[in-house]
Amino acid sequence: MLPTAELHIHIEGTLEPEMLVELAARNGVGLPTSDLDELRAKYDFTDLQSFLDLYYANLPVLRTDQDFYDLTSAYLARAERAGVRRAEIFFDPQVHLNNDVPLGAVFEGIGGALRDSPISTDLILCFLRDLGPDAAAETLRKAMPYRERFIGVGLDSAEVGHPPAPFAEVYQRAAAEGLHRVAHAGEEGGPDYVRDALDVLGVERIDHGIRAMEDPELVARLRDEQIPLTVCPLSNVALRTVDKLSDHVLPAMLDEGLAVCVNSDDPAYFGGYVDDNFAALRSELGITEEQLATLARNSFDACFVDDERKSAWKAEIDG
Ligand SMILES: Nc1ncnc2[nH]cnc12
Ligand SMILES: [Zn+2]
Repeated sequence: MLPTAELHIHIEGTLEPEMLVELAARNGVGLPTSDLDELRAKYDFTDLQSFLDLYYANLPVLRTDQDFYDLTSAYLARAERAGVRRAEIFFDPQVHLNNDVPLGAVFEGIGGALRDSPISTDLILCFLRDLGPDAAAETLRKAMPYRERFIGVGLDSAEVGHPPAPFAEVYQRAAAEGLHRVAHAGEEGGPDYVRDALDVLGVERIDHGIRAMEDPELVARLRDEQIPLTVCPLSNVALRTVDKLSDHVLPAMLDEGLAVCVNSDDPAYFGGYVDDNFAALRSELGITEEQLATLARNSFDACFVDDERKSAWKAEIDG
């Protein structure tokens, strides 16, 4: 099993239908159906928004520390089997606050599972871009009592129509707090979203970034500056950003010398965890063992950890 870091994983996107039904029953939350086949039949998306509608509709089942603990433990157990050595995990506090779940329950539950796992982990707090910059600033303010529990901020949810620039101030505030900065950009939005995430938000990594490939000047910059891009191949197919995996730009990104790595995004919804993404790249895109090793090395290089730890993980790839 190829060792890797997973740097683009939404913990809420690891909610498998079985756990959805279990948590709904535990908490007395109604679901449209408890039939697993009927639930799975809904996991057929036309675009990012059609996925987000279901993702948000399912999240009211998460209510207590224990729920967040169980969700996170299940992901970490699966990630361990997938060869994940390091996970930098996104979470969406605004969803839970809007569902009347206190932030303390979110941090306690997720944090407890992280402590109990052998995988090296940290948390990245994501702002929902469609709720706007004022709500993001308010969320960061509410999270400050838990400042030691997370290492960075990200930007997710509906991309098109919600560009990065209005979030400049909240990203500046995050930087002043010593937080790392990443953002989803170039998933459905065009190259301008990627450029603004770099120039206006000062992000250190781009989540997705596949549409940057439409702009040769931007590609040259991403290569020259070796900006990490956390690409999620099965997600892009599930959300129809690409028609089929064999059309994916990942091989072209590798050929361009970009710092790409492979991630699962929302594995419960998109048909697989990070090892499933690697397997699909091998079988459907003809990605070679050498390219897979490059992707794994890139994932460790892109981690928010010291060089010594990166080197130790990278040594495992060839060993
Ligand atoms: N792929 C994705 N893009 C944007 N927001 C998300 N939230 C969870 N998954 C996401
Ligand atoms: Zn994502």
